[in-house]
Amino acid sequence: MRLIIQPDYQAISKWAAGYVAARIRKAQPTADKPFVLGLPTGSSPLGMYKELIDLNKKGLVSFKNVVTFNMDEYVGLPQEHPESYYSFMWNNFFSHVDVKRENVNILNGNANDLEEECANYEAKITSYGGIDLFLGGIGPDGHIAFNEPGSSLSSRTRIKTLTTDTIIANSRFFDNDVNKVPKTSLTVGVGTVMAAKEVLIIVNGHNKARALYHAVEGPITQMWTISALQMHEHGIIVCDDAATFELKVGTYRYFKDIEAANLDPESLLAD
Ligand SMILES: N[C@@H]1[C@@H](O)[C@H](O)[C@@H](COP(=O)(O)O)O[C@@H]1O
Repeated sequence: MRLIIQPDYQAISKWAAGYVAARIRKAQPTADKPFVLGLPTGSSPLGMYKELIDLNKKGLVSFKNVVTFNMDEYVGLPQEHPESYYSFMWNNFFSHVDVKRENVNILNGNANDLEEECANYEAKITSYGGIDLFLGGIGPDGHIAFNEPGSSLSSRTRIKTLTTDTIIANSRFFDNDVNKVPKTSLTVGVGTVMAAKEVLIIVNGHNKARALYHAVEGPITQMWTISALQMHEHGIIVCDDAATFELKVGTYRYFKDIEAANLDPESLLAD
């Protein structure tokens, strides 16, 4: 695993956006051989989306031949609801870049047959030869997508019940009313994310420090589903200083040292 430690949120957003843009550029995607990108919602990736929009407007990256698969969606929330992940993605990213509508894939939490919806989603990912780069954030309890503690580390796209902790955390988007937060979701599995060729996770803020500790220094366990990243061949976490507070000083210094030459986002787009 690589751990890229940046001073603050703006720096991690720039670094993550630079990494994504560099990956897409290097792949030289075409309509027949698109780049396949897995995408998250949440506040963690918001800054990166802003930076990617900026890079797109400057002509430094194009999403014309990029196919996207979102991680998760609430069950039963109308698509047009401002807090649906569908709305989040169109409002914060897709509407501002040159992605093609038909290349955007988001789980439909209002499908008649939710199990079939999940199976079709996995099949569609497979039909593209898998995900090239899966981006993600994590919850304070270390969950990835909606894979709450106890989720199988080889799980695939399915229906998941949200924990009370996550419902409380997400109630900030629903007038601070836990009763308005959907209780179930559709989510890609930990196994779906880990099957991607590369995984890049954004972690920021003090409230994620415990989760980052479990991701980097803890054992691999279903109780901190992000810890599965330790088994990935190409897993990267980009975090800010605030999120490192539970890491050992030695761990912090080690990653600062070995990544010293790779911290500048400008250099990612140099070629
Ligand atoms: N399903 C999402 C996750 O994909 C996200 O990583 C997490 C953290 O969100 P935030 O980035 O807002 O802290 O929230 C939700 O539970």
